[in-house]
Amino acid sequence: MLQAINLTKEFNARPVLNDVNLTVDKNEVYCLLGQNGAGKTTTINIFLGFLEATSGQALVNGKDVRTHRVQTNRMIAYIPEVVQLYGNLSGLENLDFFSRLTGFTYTTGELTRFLRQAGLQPEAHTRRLTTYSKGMRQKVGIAIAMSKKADVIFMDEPTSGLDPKATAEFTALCREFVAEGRSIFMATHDIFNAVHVGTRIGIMKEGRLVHERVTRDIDAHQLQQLYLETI
Ligand SMILES: Nc1ncnc2c1ncn2[C@@H]1O[C@H](COP(=O)(O)OP(=O)(O)OP(=O)(O)O)[C@@H](O)[C@H]1O
Repeated sequence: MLQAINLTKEFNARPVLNDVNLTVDKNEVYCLLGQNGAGKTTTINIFLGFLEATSGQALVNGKDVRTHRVQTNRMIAYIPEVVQLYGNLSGLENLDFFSRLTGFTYTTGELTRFLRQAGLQPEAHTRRLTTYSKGMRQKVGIAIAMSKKADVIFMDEPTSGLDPKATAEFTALCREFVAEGRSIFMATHDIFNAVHVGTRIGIMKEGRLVHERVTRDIDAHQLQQLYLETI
């Protein structure tokens, strides 16, 4: 579903991504770990089309994001660390607005179903976003991704600032999302949640992907050891 082939990015001749190769298949949650500045967000930004690679390719369903931007943007959704929505609108109104923006028009019943699937309690659907927690905003973000029929969701630091209950709900939701044949690609510092929610983990250091592990082959303690030895 996603492929990075020799992905390289330089800023002012300084390499920040160096020959990154990775693949994310259907039904996978790929978690990218690494210290601040390792290159995680840059990788995501290239897939999203916010940045152009200096060389190499980023492919979504086999299509190069550089040459097929419109098509690849239709297949992906992005949930930033702080989900930016309209504070004066309700969850339902935000979902309606953003789904229309991506070319979909749904009935209120259909919009409500997306919000329910994303785990947002019905009593919150018509409340203003200003009253929502970070976890609730993320659920609206996931509902928007579902309404857009995205194959892949990119996430940056999705569990930072979430309490344990919200993290557990988020993890369950990610699993449901990929169980339907989709994928998630996330940058995170949360080693324990990465092992829990991820199917595969990549560790980046100074712009290089230095380790990759399938989570069924590693527990949180082993991953933490590997991470600490790496950075
Ligand atoms: N627009 C830019 N111009 C110049 N340098 C940049 C730009 N964006 C990112 N960088 C640099 O690229 C490197 C990688 O940054 P990136 O944000 O991808 O790291 P990260 O792994 O996501 O870190 P964090 O965990 O802090 O989010 C950093 O050294 C950063 O300063």
